[in-house]
Amino acid sequence: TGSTRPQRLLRAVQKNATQGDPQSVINAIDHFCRHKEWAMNVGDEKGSILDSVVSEVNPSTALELGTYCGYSTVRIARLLPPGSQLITLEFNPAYAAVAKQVIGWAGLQDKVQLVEGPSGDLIPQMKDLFGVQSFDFVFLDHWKDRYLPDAKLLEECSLLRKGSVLLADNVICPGTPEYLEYIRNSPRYESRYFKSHLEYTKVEDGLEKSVFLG
Ligand SMILES: Cn1ncc2cc([C@H](O)c3cccc(CNC(=O)c4cc(-c5ccc(F)cc5)cc(O)c4O)c3)ccc21
Ligand SMILES: [Mg+2]
Repeated sequence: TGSTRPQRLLRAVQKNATQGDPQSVINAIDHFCRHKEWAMNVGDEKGSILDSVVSEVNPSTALELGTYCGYSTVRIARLLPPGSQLITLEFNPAYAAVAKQVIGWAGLQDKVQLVEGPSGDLIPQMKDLFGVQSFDFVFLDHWKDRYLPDAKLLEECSLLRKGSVLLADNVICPGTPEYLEYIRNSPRYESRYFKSHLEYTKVEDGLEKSVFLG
């Protein structure tokens, strides 16, 4: 009964990052994934694009679908203004356990609500559970076949407002064809593709940024 990759990633954070220093946590994970074991974090190259979109939106309320080990959670939360909140949904308890500790090591636990469960069940409960009116920013990085149904669910639950920004990871690799087809052809969104590479590789991938027009 050896350790899992997320557990080894957490150990690398605890060994190489400084508590309360989010950038050192980000650097420790990127170093681990580049030199020790690849893992499906958004990574440094796409992460810089994520940073620029989060900084531009400057969200009061943000949602992340797919926490995994908390790498993008830390990237987003470290940029949030005081008093703002990031809600991140993770259905896998083992991933959630690691993510909680990574987020804690970065000292960002007060800005983050990590909720365990599947997005399809939790999104309709966001208003009741957290008093959320709408999300200013949504980062999609969970199962690629859930991007489209969950985007529609956010619309149906009135959790998007005029100007809400959806940012989707992996629209090329592994790919999210149905989501791209919908969001690029919907009159209710203005979309733009940010060409990049699959984390820690030379394979093409990218992020799709879509502004909800109301
Ligand atoms: C419903 N619901 N609600 C919450 C929630 C949370 C989860 C988990 O966080 C989870 C578990 C497993 C897989 C994912 C999706 N991520 C990926 O599959 C991915 C793959 C690759 C890649 C690329 C090339 C390869 F060769 C192999 C993997 C690169 C990437 O950046 C990825 O994000 C997410 C799942 C469903 C959930
Ligand atoms: Mg991803």
